[in-house]
Amino acid sequence: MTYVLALDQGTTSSRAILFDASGQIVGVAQKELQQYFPNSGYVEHDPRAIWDDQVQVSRQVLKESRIPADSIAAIGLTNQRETTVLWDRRTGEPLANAIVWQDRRAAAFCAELTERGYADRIHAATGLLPDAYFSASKLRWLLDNIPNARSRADRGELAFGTIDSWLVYKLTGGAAHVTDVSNASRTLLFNIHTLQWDDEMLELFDIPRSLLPVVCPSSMVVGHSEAEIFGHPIPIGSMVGDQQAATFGQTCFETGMVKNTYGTGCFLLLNTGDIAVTSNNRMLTTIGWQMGPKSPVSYCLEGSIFMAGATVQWLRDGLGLFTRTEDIEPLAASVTSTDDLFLVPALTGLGAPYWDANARGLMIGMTRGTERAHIARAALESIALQVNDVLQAMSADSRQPITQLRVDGGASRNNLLMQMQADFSGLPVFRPKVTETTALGAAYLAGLACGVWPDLETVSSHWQLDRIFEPAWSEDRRQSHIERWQQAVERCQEWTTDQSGKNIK
Ligand SMILES: Nc1ncnc2c1ncn2[C@@H]1O[C@H](COP(=O)(O)OP(=O)(O)O)[C@@H](O)[C@H]1O
Ligand SMILES: O=P(O)(O)OC[C@H](O)CO
Repeated sequence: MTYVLALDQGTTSSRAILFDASGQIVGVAQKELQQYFPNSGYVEHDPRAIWDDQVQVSRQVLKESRIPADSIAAIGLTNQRETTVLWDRRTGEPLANAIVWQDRRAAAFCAELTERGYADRIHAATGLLPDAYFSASKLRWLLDNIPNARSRADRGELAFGTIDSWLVYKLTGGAAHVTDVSNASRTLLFNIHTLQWDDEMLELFDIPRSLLPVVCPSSMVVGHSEAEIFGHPIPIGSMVGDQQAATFGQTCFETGMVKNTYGTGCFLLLNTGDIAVTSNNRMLTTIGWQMGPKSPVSYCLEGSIFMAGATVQWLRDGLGLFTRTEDIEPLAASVTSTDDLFLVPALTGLGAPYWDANARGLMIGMTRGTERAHIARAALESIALQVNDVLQAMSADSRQPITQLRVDGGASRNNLLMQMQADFSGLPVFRPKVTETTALGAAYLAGLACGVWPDLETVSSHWQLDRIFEPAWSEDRRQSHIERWQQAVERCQEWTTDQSGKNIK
């Protein structure tokens, strides 16, 4: 038998998932990742822990599945995107904690770029907006704040990478300093049309070229894991950002197909084929994947929402509203409506389509009758309503109508949330049997590079439906609920005035 080992390094956990040649899961191992919040608006990870955890779970899944490393045809690597690591090329030691995608510390600099009139040029070259979400301003912050980092970078001693680069560097014992087009397209430094690092962007963010990894296709052998890690060298057949991987794992290969992943955040991607569609509605244009050095890239429109499953975690850990994540579903279902209560989870500002770094969380409509259950229900509704905002904006950009939504990610297990999504959007929601589509997409891309699967048709035939959630609300009910939500969203916007995210009170 042939297997593919997917390494899925997410925001909240590191996973290793073993797939067989029919795309079925053979084994899973997972470890929670410690989050660090050293300052208001800061979110950090320890890159050493990311590496150690990823090796540990990979070894564990091989051991528990009793699959020897020489039966693994390929490693497929997928990762939380934008999160920025700076390390010493010689020792392989990081200079600081990784700055996570959710971190807002560079918001002031990004706002300044907008004020100086750079937003259109940035969007034209990179498909992105000048926002602290992306890697460039995080890297600039590291270079400016770690003693001697700039001079060391100028001497070529340092390497920058997103988590894919960092893990491949470690897996190959420092032999490969690479990234793929999908991850590069999230840095704000990569020109998505020429497929090169962009000189103007490097200058704007003051980033020396010597720091940058070599950009590769998403599906290609970029190196082999060192023999001592798994007892046998394994080809690394793919690197791909996790949201693009999920789009691939959902087999959204045709133009016009859409998926939404419900994880820490929500990420809705629409395949636009080989055309980089420019959004008029504040969606991002991003690279989906590239199948090989001679293949064209596939582009996507993306709507990124910062707080989705993280809202549920906040209710659980921050407010202590319930004990286990899955408790939210029965609690929310114990009432039939929120009684006009809305929660806007702008805890780290708002992403698409609002892009307001100064928005902050809001709960409105509380009465003496408001109970825990109403808050839990409003939290689930907030996830589906944010996704609906993105769907509406994306429909306006799309050349063809969006007719269905494929879903995945941890929170897609929540049936109530999926029914809300169908009701609020008026679209049928399709949930596949395998919701680990991020890992599956990375496995497919690696397996396609290493001969496990011959072509996209074979891979497409693996997709199996678990359940369809049909919309049940009338158009009037849907529209008035959305209007009420949008009133709540308006009220939470521009709440802080300090773009850096510091608490000004
Ligand atoms: N039954 C559920 N209902 C609502 N949210 C859930 C449920 N199960 C998991 N989640 C949320 O999904 C997220 C985990 O999903 P996952 O896809 O593993 O995320 P990530 O890849 O971002 O780490 C967490 O934020 C968690 O709160
Ligand atoms: O780790 P996830 O699944 O929440 O995904 C994070 C995204 O890649 C951030 O852009």
